[in-house]
Amino acid sequence: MNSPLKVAVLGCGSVGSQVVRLIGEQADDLAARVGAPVELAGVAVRRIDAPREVDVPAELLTTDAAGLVARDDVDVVIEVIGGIEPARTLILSALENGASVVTANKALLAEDGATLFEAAEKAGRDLYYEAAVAGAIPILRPLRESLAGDKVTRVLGIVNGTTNFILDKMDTSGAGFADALEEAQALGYAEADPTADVEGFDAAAKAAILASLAFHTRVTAADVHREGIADVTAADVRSAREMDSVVKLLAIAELVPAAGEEDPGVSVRVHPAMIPRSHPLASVREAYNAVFVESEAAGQLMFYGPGAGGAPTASAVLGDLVSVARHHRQGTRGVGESVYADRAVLPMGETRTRYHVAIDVEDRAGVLAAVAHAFAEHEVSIQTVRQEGRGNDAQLVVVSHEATDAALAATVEQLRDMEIVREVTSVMRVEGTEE
Ligand SMILES: NC(=O)C1=CN([C@@H]2O[C@H](COP(=O)(O)OP(=O)(O)OC[C@H]3O[C@@H](n4cnc5c(N)ncnc54)[C@H](OP(=O)(O)O)[C@@H]3O)[C@@H](O)[C@H]2O)C=CC1
Ligand SMILES: N[C@@H](CC=O)C(=O)O
Repeated sequence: MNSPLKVAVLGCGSVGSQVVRLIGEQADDLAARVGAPVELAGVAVRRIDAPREVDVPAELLTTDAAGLVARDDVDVVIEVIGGIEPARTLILSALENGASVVTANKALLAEDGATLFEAAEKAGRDLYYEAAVAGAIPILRPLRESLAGDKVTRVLGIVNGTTNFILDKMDTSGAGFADALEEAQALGYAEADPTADVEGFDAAAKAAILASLAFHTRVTAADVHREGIADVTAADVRSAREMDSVVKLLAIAELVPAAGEEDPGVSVRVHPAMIPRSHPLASVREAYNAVFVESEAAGQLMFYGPGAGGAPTASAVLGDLVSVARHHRQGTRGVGESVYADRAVLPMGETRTRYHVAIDVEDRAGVLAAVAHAFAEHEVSIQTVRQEGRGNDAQLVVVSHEATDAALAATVEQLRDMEIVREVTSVMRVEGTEE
């Protein structure tokens, strides 16, 4: 047998503890697959005495992550600390020291992936990160390798388990946002501070990573239009149900024509949207994730599975570990990033979307014509309009055809100022086929 391959694990929380467990439990299989025993060199944490979900031999635990990464005998570094610093410095120093790196850190990759990929290239080492998007679901390798000969035109996904759980609860039990969030926290899906999930930061980071790989360009989290789900009301969810639709937090990345450019640009956005119940993404329940990919030759592909949690995420980390360990042993590198296009990012206002708008109106003659006029003034055409209720309960529900997001938003502003409009009760983008 070849000499052991030494692995340093940085972080031993939800994901790190499961990585350490699997490295121990699957030692024989890992050795057979890699062609050498895979051994822990050390496990870096912040608090040495904190309770752990896994038994780590005391001599392996350290609070000196920088010292562990600098050791000559470390072949692979697994970074599962999260956040920007010290994770970035630790990854850069691991690569400089000749180690290959596996990380699940979407926040760092979406903020400063370019620096990390450059360092990996310069060092001639691997930097793998399958776990950074959609947990256990293999989606980055298919985009980078299996679809490398095709032209991906659109990626549409549910990439945040916590928000999908909350929206699913609101749909199935009629719960309000706050109650559904409390349940997600009680079940351990949402963190004590759920801001990154609920406000869409987590999904935006994943959208940037997906768009970069799918369209061979650099998209950072700052390029992604982001809206979270904190403002989604029980009325929005009810409205969706009445249209035989569901509300989902979607990450959407697509190639779009770029003004004055021959090459297409990209639109990358995260926002809640209504999708028809017949759409494959509508059946993604609880904390599951799914990513729908459209490409020119393959057509439509869907990737589905657990998108969060220690063990599912550790499964993706271990898959990367086996790949980089094999390359490390052979002195080779795997398939790296293929970034050759410099694509313009379309502002959200210029992106073409559709709106569903529910409006409480005065019950009098001419209301429908006045509302239709407001849409027409902004050159937005109406696909369907439905009048419901009478007297004080009179309501119009309008679904638009595609228009720029700026025109749709301006229409809603105008509706809010109209005398005959008592209240705009629900505004939601609509995704899925336009009938
Ligand atoms: N949880 C999930 O479902 C998923 C997580 N990820 C990503 O995986 C990564 C890890 O997430 P998760 O396991 O949930 O995070 P946790 O907060 O559960 O764990 C973080 C770990 O990092 C350690 N740590 C923090 N700061 C330092 C430091 N300066 N030096 C050494 N160790 C440190 C902590 O130590 P201590 O225990 O002593 O406090 C802890 O063990 C993140 O990038 C996250 O985005 C990706 C997909 C899914
Ligand atoms: N908080 C994230 C965890 C995985 O990335 C989620 O809920 O999806």
